[in-house]
Amino acid sequence: MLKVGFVGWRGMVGSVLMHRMREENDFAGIEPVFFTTSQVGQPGPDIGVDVPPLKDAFDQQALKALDVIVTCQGGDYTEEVYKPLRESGWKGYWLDAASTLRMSDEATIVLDPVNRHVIDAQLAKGTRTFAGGNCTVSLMLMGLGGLFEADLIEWMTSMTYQAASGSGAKHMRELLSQMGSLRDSVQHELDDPASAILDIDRKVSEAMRGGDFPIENFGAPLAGGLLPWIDKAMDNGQSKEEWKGGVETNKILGHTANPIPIDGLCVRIGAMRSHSQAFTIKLKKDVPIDEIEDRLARHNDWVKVIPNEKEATLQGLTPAAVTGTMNVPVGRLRKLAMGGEYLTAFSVGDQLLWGAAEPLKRMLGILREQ
Ligand SMILES: NC(=O)C1=CN([C@@H]2O[C@H](COP(=O)(O)OP(=O)(O)OC[C@H]3O[C@@H](n4cnc5c(N)ncnc54)[C@H](OP(=O)(O)O)[C@@H]3O)[C@@H](O)[C@H]2O)C=CC1
Ligand SMILES: N[C@@H](CC(=O)OP(=O)(O)O)C(=O)O
Repeated sequence: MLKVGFVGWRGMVGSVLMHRMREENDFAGIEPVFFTTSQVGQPGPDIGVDVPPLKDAFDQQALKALDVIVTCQGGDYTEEVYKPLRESGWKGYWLDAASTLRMSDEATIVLDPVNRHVIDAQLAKGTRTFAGGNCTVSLMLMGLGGLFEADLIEWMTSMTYQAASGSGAKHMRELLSQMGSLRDSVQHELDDPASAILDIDRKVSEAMRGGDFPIENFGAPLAGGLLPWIDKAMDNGQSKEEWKGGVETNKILGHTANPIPIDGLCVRIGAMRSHSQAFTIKLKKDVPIDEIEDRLARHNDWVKVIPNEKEATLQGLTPAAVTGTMNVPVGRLRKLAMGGEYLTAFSVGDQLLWGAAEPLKRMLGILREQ
């Protein structure tokens, strides 16, 4: 029975992972051990069976006793613990939600509905380090997998509409505080149907720009607006989130020799935990829309093709419809005015499920089957 250590299980991504594992009875058949960086000795999570008290996540001896380590603790933890553990001779499997190791040669990025062949080949070669992909990238590939599988994409742009959760729990709270603060600033006027909308708008703008507006985490107002920059700056003008779109996608697909050009702009919007993306896709040939829809729909069990109609789009292709579900709807599918090889599409997905926890959960399942 695999002895599996969980680090970061009580964080946002880790909690979603725990929930999904309980839901699908994934703790059966493994011996789980729970770790912490701050609560050593306290009780572990409720997984339906007794678990020993929490162990120290920095205790190399305790970590070395494990067959698998699953960490959702974040990049700083990986930086501190992974290298010394490997250098000590530990040969277990390391599964990581953080981006730290993704692009290193020793790591494979996991998204098995899309790259099971890559995962299997790497396992056969003895790879023991696996990382979940960037949420935007994983959700894009779950939505458009059928086009990549058929090698139909010459190049692509992704313009994103990313939820607050991608920045972490404090940011989700701050988004709601900002929303509440805006509403409070015009409560009196909203209660009066005769009040002038331009007065309401002026007061809202004043509140957003005021010194009391809660922007400690985002650094700028998000509620009622958007933030067109996510993560650090790269040297070439891309944000790091935009850079990941190209490099991670090609690594996941195993396209090292002839990478598909993928680039775009990443934008934070006031959604809670579902990321949306609008794509412009240059196809290698003029493929009819019904064939495209068919390929997309057949690629995996979670992608849902939404007809390019207003009612269906508003019902099925929004963060409100998708959050908390495993579905990755893709819609607004049509050819652009530039010609038959130019396709547009829009997708939405829960960034804590397929975007973070689910690929790791499934990779643990693959290891359990070995
Ligand atoms: N957020 C996202 O969308 C994504 C995140 N990731 C990766 O996952 C990592 C973890 O992200 P995320 O889950 O958002 O991080 P969190 O901040 O929610 O959790 C990280 C750790 O903080 C500690 N912690 C301190 N106080 C609390 C508290 N009140 N409640 C829960 N945990 C607390 C816990 O460690 P301890 O028990 O040791 O104290 C926990 O494991 C990220 O750094 C990133 O690398 C990957 C994909 C998407
Ligand atoms: N950067 C993503 C979330 C995330 O954690 O990404 P990564 O796992 O690549 O660091 C976002 O802000 O929406």
